[in-house]
This record gives sequence, C-alpha cells and structure tokens, in this order.
Amino acid sequence: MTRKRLRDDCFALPPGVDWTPVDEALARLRAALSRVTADEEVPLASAAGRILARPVIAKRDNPPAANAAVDGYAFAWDALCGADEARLPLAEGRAAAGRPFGGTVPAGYALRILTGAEVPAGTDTVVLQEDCEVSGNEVLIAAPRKRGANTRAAGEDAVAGTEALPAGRRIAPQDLARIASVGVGRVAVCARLRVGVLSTGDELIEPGAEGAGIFDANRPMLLAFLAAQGFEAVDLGRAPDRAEEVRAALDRGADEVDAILTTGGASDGDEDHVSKLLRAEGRIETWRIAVKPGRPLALGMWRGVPIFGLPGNPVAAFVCALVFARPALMLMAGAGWVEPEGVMLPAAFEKRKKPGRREYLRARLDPEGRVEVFRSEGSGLIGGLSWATGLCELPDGALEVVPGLPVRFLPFAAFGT
Ligand SMILES: Nc1nc2c(c(=O)[nH]1)N[C@H]1C(S)=C(S)[C@@H](COP(=O)(O)OP(=O)(O)OC[C@H]3O[C@@H](n4cnc5c(N)ncnc54)[C@H](O)[C@@H]3O)O[C@H]1N2
Ligand code: MOO
Repeated sequence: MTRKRLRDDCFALPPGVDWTPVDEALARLRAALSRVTADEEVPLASAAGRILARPVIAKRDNPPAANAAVDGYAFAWDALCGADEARLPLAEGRAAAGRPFGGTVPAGYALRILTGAEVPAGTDTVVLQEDCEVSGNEVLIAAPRKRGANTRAAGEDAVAGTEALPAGRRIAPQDLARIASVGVGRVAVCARLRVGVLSTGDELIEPGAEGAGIFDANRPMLLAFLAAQGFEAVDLGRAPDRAEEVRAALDRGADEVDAILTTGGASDGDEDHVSKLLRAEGRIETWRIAVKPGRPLALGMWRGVPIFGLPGNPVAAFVCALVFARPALMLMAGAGWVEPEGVMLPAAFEKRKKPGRREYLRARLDPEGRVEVFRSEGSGLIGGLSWATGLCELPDGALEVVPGLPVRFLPFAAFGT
C-alpha cells in the first residue's frame, strides 16, 4: 500500500453547526480520516510498538503436539478402570521437552514424563508427581479428575492457518510471544506515522533559557506523547505570532510529516495566527467543541496535511491530544479507531456540573480506590497533570457529583501514556 492523501475539505462541518458535542466531533474525525501509511516488513525483534498492517496468520499449531503441563507420570486413563487409585508398572525410559519418548507405552504401564514433553503414544493423561508414590518399578497413582488431565492439547492456543492477531493491532510485548509461538519471524507493519509539533506564541522561550517569557511546555510534552504512541515525532520548533513565520513552519512540516499538532493561536483572538492563516490560505474549521478544557480546537488542512490546532494552555493541549488527536492519528497510522478503556468508580469529590459540555478533570485514585480530583480546574496549572494518574470524564449533561456516585475514570495508561 502506498501513502495516501486526505481530501482537503475532510473537516468541514455542515452549515449552522456551532457547539459540537465530543461524541459528534469524534464521529466526524472518524469519518473524515483514513489510513495514510504504507506497509513495510520488519523482523520480530523490531516489531514492538508497531501497528500490524496485515493479520498474523499462524504458520503452525501451538502447541504443535499434545504435551505435559506438569512433571509426573503419563498413563492411559482407561488403565484406572474407574478406580480412585491404581498401581501401575513403570515403562523403561522417560519423556522430556525436546526429547520425546519415541515408542508406545504398553497398555497398563505408566511413564516418567516432564513438563513440556510430548504425550507419548499409548497414554493420554498425566498425573502430578506430588500425587504419586513410586516404589521400585511401580507407581501408585491418585486418579486425576478426568481423562487428559495435566496435558495441553495440540492447537489449543492457536490453529495453523487461522488469525493469531488482527491487522491494526499495536504490537505489545506479549504479542511478540504470540507471534513467535505460531512460527512467524517477520511481520507486515504500517510505516510509522510522522507527526510534527509546532508551538506558537510570541511569549514562548526555550525551557531553561534566560529572560522573560513563558517556557515552551507544550512541545516537549507533545513530542514525548507522540513517541509513546509509536509515531515518529518531528520537532517543528516554535513560531512567533507572525503569519509568515507560522506559514514557513507549516510549509516545512508539510514537506516531511503526515500530520501536524500546533499549540496556541487556535482561538479567535487578534494574535491567533494559526486559525487566521489556515482560514486565509488553507482550509480550516474551528471546531467549537462542547468540552472543557479545550474549547478552541482548530482542524485544518495545510497542503494536504491535517493540522490539529490544539489550545495553548498546556492542560487543555494535553487533554485534547489524548481525547481528539490520539484516535485521529491512530486511525491515520493504520490502527483503526481506538477508544480508551475507562472504569466506573465511586467519586471522592463533590461537584455541580452544568449541562452542555463534557468535562475532563485531572484525577487519580485515593487509597480506597475512589476518584479524587485536582484542587483546581484551572487550565494553566500544569502541575496537576503530574499529580494526576488519569482523567475523570463527566458526561455532557448536568450532573451533581456527590461522594460515592460512580464516575468514569480514564487512566493515562488507557491513552498509551
Ligand atoms: N474570548 C475567548 N477567549 C478565550 C477563549 C474563548 O473561548 N473565548 N478560550 C480560552 C481557552 S479555554 C483557552 S485554552 C485559550 C486557548 O487559546 P489559544 O489556543 O489561542 O492559545 P494562546 O492564547 O496562544 O495561549 C493560551 C495560554 O497558554 C499559554 N501557552 C501557549 N503555548 C504554550 C506553550 N507552548 N507552553 C506553555 N504555555 C503556553 C499562553 O501563554 C497562554 O497563557 O484561550 C482562552 N481565551
Ligand atoms: O481550553 Mo481552556 O484551557 O478550557 O481553559
């Protein structure tokens, strides 16, 4: 598959649409965007964190043959004749992992077997050695509960020719075990989505620099956030609030990335040059999303590259990156539409919420496992993001939160951060 371009008007809202509810904004992003990345093949050793471009098909059964789940003695279930215990003579030899017994165990005999060894012909059940007494050449077996006990059937984990993992799956460390176990050494993955980050604002200075100004907090945060998602994060630097400088930075970005995140200048103020420029020269939709924080989210196309104009306040920028940019970028990357896994937990706080917009509060769990929220909802309080371990999502409608009321907690980990 080769790299694809998106339509220029993909973010257009129907005429008359004003405050867009979060779910509708997400549905629109989902409908407007599609995968843009090409396929590439990588060895398993470098596949972690990549997105599968095609399903992984098992090359063989796992396990390839029935084998013992414990160290003990293999025997034929029928040899018990329904008794609770049986004394069986031991056959010569043993079965171990990688060293199969080879022959057939004679009827009425038991064989020493170790974990992982193929279940030898003539047997179908294994008894745990702790449940046996060996004396001389005989073993006294306390009958296991059923035929086939303590064995793992061929193909019980994966069947050759069937799908072991679906396309679109972001490969987790445990997936590498799955892929390896079905005999696959190279996988087709999506090329990494390249995402640029541009901070805008006259007031911004480099972190650690001398002088008056606001340290650019968004850029390091967003670059690291993108890298954690498995994207190639591209630093497009800072641009002051001047149209030509913002234009030059976006042009630079459009040449080398698939999508751009900007922060600042997204609302409608006199110095909000990202919106202004996109409106004048590209295509922009300023989505007034019914969400707090993050009211001004600008979505635009710049020379065929989608731009997510996130709010300048770092807290709002982070929340919008998690809630809106992440699923959109994952879709473009080839992962399909992703939704964070949240949990309903009792609140440890009180709040009277007005109707009309969804709210995301910085939150964490108290020692009783209840959701507590940061001391203030101010979007400039960056420290609250480090205090929190996730977000508490309050629904669009009015709500009176009282301690004990179940509320939705979205751990940051659910956003891959
Ligand atoms: N009349 C209105 N004014 C504002 C509205 C509104 O709806 N109507 N929304 C407010 C909200 S909510 C937010 S959030 C901000 C977003 O504005 P912008 O996206 O245009 O961002 P700026 O005005 O450039 O900056 C806002 C704030 O954040 C600081 N900032 C910006 N970039 C960074 C950075 N990289 N690192 C650290 N801090 C940054 C900036 O200095 C400002 O303090 O608009 C409200 N106003
Ligand atoms: O998006 Mo703003 O930061 O809600 O305050």
